[in-house]
Amino acid sequence: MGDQLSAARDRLFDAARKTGVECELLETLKYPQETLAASIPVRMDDGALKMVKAWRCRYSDLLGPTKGGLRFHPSTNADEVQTLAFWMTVKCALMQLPYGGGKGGISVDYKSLSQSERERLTRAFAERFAHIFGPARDIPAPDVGTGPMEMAWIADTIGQVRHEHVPGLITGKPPIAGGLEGRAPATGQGAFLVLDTLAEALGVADGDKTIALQGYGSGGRHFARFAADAGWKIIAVADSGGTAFDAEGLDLDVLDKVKADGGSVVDAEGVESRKSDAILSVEADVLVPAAMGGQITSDTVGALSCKAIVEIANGPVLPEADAALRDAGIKVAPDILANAGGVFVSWLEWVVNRSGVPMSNDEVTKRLTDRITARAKAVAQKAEELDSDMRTAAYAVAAEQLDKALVARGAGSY
Ligand SMILES: NC(=O)c1ccc[n+]([C@@H]2O[C@H](COP(=O)([O-])OP(=O)(O)OC[C@H]3O[C@@H](n4cnc5c(N)ncnc54)[C@H](O)[C@@H]3O)[C@@H](O)[C@H]2O)c1
Repeated sequence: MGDQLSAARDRLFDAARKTGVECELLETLKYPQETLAASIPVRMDDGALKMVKAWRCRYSDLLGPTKGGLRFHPSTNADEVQTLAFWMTVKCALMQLPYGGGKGGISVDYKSLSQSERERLTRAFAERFAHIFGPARDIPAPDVGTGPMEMAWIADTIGQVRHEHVPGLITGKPPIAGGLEGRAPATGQGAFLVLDTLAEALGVADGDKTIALQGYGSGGRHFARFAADAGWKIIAVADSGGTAFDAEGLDLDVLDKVKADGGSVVDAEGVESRKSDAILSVEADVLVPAAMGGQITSDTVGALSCKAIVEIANGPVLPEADAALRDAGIKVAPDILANAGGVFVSWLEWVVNRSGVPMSNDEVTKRLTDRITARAKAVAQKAEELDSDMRTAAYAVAAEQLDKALVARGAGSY
């Protein structure tokens, strides 16, 4: 078992013990249910053959078919994929979705590939894992490096393999291919709703309403828009090229244009440019990590200058930093709650695909708002009950849900 997974698991186990769930649950979730590893050949544009490593982990299907994204990134490895699949298990339980947790990934510098290399690689990945994916078994979605285009290629490839149209086997598709308009903004929208609902508990209801945002991809970009529309000031945004800063608030239209042209946020006119990791020490009410995991460690926590953290990224705070954050009085809205808008709307997409009954965008927004607001309040209430931080409370609520499923279903043959 990798270090990252075992640290993630300990966080759940500590919280579960506080809330008194059956110890059989902890035994059941000790290891991933199954992880498939493959090496995939890709033909590059210059004719060369390249092998890449890929994984798909189905961590637990206690609550239903496994659900979770696909990450195409050079640092992806088996430990990371299994940890992300574990977090999906906990997140789906917290959100009261009928899903278990899964995750997949390819270790590849996907950004550096041409469009046709990307398509060949994604389709080869889909063929290799086609026997696992299915609407009642394992349902992938986008994560870092992937988006609607990759989801459509995967649905199309598996449709060809199976000689049937099965849109419910993957979510985050473009609307024309069976997706929902509301899926693309859902993660950022959900994170904003969590901030809005928990502002008081996070200690930022009466501040200057300033935000520093790390990562301006599909999660971060939409979050920034919802927050700015509600009167928050986005004073700093970082991407892998650097940090753009403006104390008066950044112009999101300008940032969007620069990103659409393939540039970095620091290329935007009139912004003060800083190094990429400078984002962590920007003085702001709320820091929103929306890039990669492991950004806030026991070494970097001292440099933070925020009152609260809203985690759009998965695992941006290492467990070793939890105590230091508590001591510094920095409250955290944890990833399994703050970034759960995406998987919630993925569930709506799956419901629409499987039932054949359409759903309006207004209905999607209403359902997302109702569910994530209710789950955020449940976490805040549990934090009061346990006298704990919100991460512990969120894990405790999820553990109770998983425990109910285990008691109802039984642990299997023994
Ligand atoms: N997309 C979703 O629906 C979704 C759902 C739940 C969780 N998440 C999590 O949110 C995070 C971001 O996912 P995404 O889908 O927005 O990815 P993305 O690939 O669309 O965007 C990632 C962004 O992070 C930036 N970045 C990368 N390294 C950086 C660094 N060192 N410093 C600053 N910026 C950096 C990139 O430049 C890019 O702007 C991931 O942790 C992912 O697991 C995403």
